[in-house]
Amino acid sequence: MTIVLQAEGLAKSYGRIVVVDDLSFEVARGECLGVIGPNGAGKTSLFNVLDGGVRADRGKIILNGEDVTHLPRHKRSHKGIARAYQVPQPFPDLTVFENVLVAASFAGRLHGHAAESAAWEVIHRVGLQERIRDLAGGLRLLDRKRLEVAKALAARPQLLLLDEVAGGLTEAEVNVLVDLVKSLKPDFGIIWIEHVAHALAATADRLMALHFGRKLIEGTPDAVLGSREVREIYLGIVDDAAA
Ligand SMILES: Nc1ncnc2c1ncn2[C@@H]1O[C@H](COP(=O)(O)OP(=O)(O)OP(=O)(O)O)[C@@H](O)[C@H]1O
Repeated sequence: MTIVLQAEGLAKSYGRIVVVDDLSFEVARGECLGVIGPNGAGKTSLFNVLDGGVRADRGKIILNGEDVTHLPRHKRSHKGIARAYQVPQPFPDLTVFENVLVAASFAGRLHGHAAESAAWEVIHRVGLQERIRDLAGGLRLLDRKRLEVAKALAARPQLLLLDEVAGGLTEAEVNVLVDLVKSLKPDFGIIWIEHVAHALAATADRLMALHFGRKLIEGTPDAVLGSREVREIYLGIVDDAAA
């Protein structure tokens, strides 16, 4: 098992608000770690710290054995961290192909024919081949989510950060996305933040539940989703002082 990411004691605060609190975890290639937690638990902040959008106050981020903690976001991208954002923001007046080509050229640092064939390959991989000449601005939500994943893949990552890519989709569409993420698993380490718990249960090898930036519990999806702490927090009846 190749460890892609090791996070050790990560912490981030804004003034007195602790948003990431002493988080340690690992992700291996071929593995999907699901991250759950109520609104404001620090999930997006964790991704910001991992991808370099925000500097951690403390802790280490080791990518493929290399310490990337002090690298800026674009260098972490070149080292292999890519993120699919919660709200896809493609260039609406460019086609699907052109959008992915931009990602392959800039984030993936490919040129000419290599960039074009990489774009073509990831567009097929996410199932967008029939939309390849369509303008991104006219895509339905599922296809915008697929495009967001394709852009992340075009960066040629080792670690794929998926931020609520199932949000807003119908059940049938969520299933399409679950199949897509499962098909990607063998080639990457994946961290998937998601509120759609059954999508994670179907896909993730482990879940990590966050609460006030802290790791509440980590384990198999069944163990985490069935745990008293997680059910209490999702039902909103937890005593904050005890959490
Ligand atoms: N730049 C910032 N300055 C101050 N506080 C911030 C900043 N960014 C995030 N926060 C605070 O950090 C906490 C965690 O927010 P974050 O967006 O990481 O949570 P989340 O788990 O992703 O929530 P959601 O599920 O709603 O997306 C919140 O209390 C938020 O208000």
